[in-house]
Order: sequence, then structure tokens, then C-alpha cells
Amino acid sequence: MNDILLIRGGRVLDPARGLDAVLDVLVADGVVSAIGPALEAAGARVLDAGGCIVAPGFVDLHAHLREPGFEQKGTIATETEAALRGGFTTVCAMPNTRPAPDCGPVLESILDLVRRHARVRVFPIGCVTRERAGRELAELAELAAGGVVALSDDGSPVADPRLMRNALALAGTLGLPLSEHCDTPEMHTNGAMNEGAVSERLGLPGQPAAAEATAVARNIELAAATGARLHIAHVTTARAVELVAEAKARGLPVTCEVTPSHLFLTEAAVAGDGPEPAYDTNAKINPPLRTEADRRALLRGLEAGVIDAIATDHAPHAVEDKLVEFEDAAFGISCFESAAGTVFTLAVRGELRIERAIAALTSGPAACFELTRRAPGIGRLEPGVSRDVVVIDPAAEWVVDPGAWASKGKNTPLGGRRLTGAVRAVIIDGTLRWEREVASV
Ligand SMILES: NC(=O)N[C@@H](CC(=O)O)C(=O)O
Ligand SMILES: [Zn+2]
Ligand SMILES: [Zn+2]
Repeated sequence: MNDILLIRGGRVLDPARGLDAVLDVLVADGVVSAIGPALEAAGARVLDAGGCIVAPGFVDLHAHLREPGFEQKGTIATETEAALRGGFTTVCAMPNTRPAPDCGPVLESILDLVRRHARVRVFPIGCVTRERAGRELAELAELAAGGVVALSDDGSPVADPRLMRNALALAGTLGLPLSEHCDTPEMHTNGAMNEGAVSERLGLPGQPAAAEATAVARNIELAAATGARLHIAHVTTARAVELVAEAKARGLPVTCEVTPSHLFLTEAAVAGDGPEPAYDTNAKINPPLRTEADRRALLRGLEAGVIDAIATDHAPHAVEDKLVEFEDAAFGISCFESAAGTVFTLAVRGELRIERAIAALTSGPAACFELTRRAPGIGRLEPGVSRDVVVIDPAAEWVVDPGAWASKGKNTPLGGRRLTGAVRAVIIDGTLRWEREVASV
């Protein structure tokens, strides 16, 4: 491909180094080799980035790639191609596959699939418990030695407090963060959406906000008691944000993430805009889309740095998983290819500062899982070190069309929605891996 690439005249935003200026970026010999004004390079291919933002490749702490075991929903090849198009050059893969990476040999087989098929950098997350069943600990030491970047039973919260305490203690010893889906399922009966006025109107069983807050509070106390690093996956409620703020004020090593879906949408998306309720199964996600007050609290928490990262929770499903009654539909939203658009649309609306958005997509997540220990350039644009770059056109308007996505998961409630801000080019390992045809935005 192109050996030398000169990205000219973009707004270079590198929150890790406090850089925000209109500069050129030279990519050569597989790395970002120079950042400065009026760079020249003989024989370089020039990418005119005027009006664009040039940032470190995005880092996703939370995605479901589905392989092995659920290839009808997605494969490592299809979902990492979707990640690439979405600007995500590093993706941490959740372990709810079949088999699940709960021991060294399964992890090794998944790493082998990654080596053969992944289009972006993939770091596996290992299970907390054997088969994610919540009964006994997985082979945590083997998983750590095999290279997982975190531990999680995402989708299946660790219910038993004693097991969770042991898991955190061991994770702490192994130097791994534990990413927890904080819910108390015992508090509701098959809740399918947020519990509140909308669930009542639609006659659907709800998940109360307290089910999240209770689990967040318990896990923060267990993190404090064990000294382990706790990462709270996809926070959705105002109360959870307050609890994390308090934990950080106590100096605890607690971090958290928010999804673009929960920043952009509310429970109203389940009912739709029309006079009749839509029961849109594509808006069914766990934890659920919440109230407008919660959404605003998430945006405030992100601005204040209480929320460290925007993580997609990209969750592709097959058509038949969603084409059923609302209560029977699978939870999850496919969003690698809409995430940047939703985040930049929030910036255009004045709901989120662009600098904060970029930090939450790059340096923030890299710090949560200490990813620069795995590869020093991740989440930053450091000459001689960093290898992944994304170019974003923040003014490009486009319409979400999941039919055109690389992801097998067409399950988005945003189909037909107009968004502002699109990924234009993605460089991984110093190579231009994807470029959007200008006509397509
Ligand atoms: N978020 C979801 O609604 N679904 C996820 C599981 C999860 O993140 O809990 C999935 O794997 O489909
Ligand atoms: Zn989850
Ligand atoms: Zn998830």
C-alpha cells in the first residue's frame, strides 16, 4: 500500500499530550513519524485534511465480536471490518462467546482466530467465572498469562458477593481490571426496558434504575475492600454516575464507560415517534435506554471526567433475534458504524465538547485498561511510537443505512436518522486501511 502518507492541514487533537492545533501528520515506516507545520516528504501520498480532525485511532473497551459460537450474528472478520470503518483501531472483545475464554487453551484458540481474521487490533477480555456461569472462578492466572486485558462476565453480572470479592482480590493480584455489568436481576422479572412511565404505557416489564445503582455500590465497596481495579461497564443512570464520582473522590481505582447509545437515545426510542407505540426491538439493550434526566447526567459525567470512556457495547444480532415480540427479543445494539456519527452529532448540538469526546474515545479508554503497556502508542499520537490514526470530517452529514454496513448486525434504532460527523480515513500500523468515498457521505 502507501508507504508514506502526509495528512495535511487537519486539526490534530491528541488529548494524551494536550495537543490541539492545525498541523500536518506524516506517516512513514509503519508509524506516525512526524507532526508539525508545513511538513514535506518526497513521494508521499497527500491526504488533504482541511476542515477535518486528525486523532489517535479510537479505542473500544467493550464490543461483542460473536466468534466463536455465534457466527450467524457476526464474525471476527465482519465485526472488525465494521470497527475499522467506525474509526476503532483497537477493540477489547467481550468473552460471551461459545466456548468462552475461561482458561488458557480457549483463550489461545480465540487469539489464533484473531491473528487470522481481525482487521484491527483486538485484545480479548477473559471470563471472571467458569463458563460465565457465576459459580466458580475461571482460570484467572492462565488468562492473565495468556494476555487478556481485563476480566468480565458481561451480560451475566457476578451475583454472589463472596465470589465477586474473591474475583476482585485475585484480579488485583494479577494486575487486571475487572469490568462489571452492574445489574441486580433479582430485583426485576425479565425486565425488557427501563422501568418508568414509558414501560407502564407500553405494558412491558421494567428494569429499575435501583438495580444498577445497587450493583454499582456493592462492587465499589468490594473494590475498596480488595484494592482491585474496578471498571464499571456501560453506566446508564444518574445515580450510578454519582456513585462513581464519590468512589473517585475517595481515591479508589474505579473507572467507567458509557455507550454512544445511552448518550444519544432515551427509553422513548422503544415507543418510537408515531401515535402508536413502535415496540422497536432494535432499541432493546441491556442495561436499558433510560430517561432524558439520566442521559443528561451521563453527558455531564462525561464532561466532568467521572466517565472515563465512550465504549460501544457493539452487539450485533441476527435478524431473527430481533424480529420477535419485544419481550422475547435479544438485547443489544449494533453500533460500530454509527458510534462516531452519534458522538459528533452530540458535539454539533452543543451537548458534548469535541475535545472531551476525542479523549473519551482514545486516551481515556487506553488508561482504563492500561493498554499502553501492551503497545505504547495506543490512544495517543506520539511521533516514533503511535501507529494508528483516524481522520474525521466533523461536518459531513449522512443518513444511517445499516443495509450498507460491514457488520452482520443490522440491529440499530437509528436507521434513516441523519447524523453529522463521519470517519474519513483510518490508518493502522502506519498503513491506510480504509478511506470513505466522499460521495458516500
Ligand atoms: N448489551 C446488550 O444488550 N447485549 C450484550 C450483552 C451485554 O453487554 O450485557 C450482548 O452480548 O448482546
Ligand atoms: Zn453488559
Ligand atoms: Zn456488552
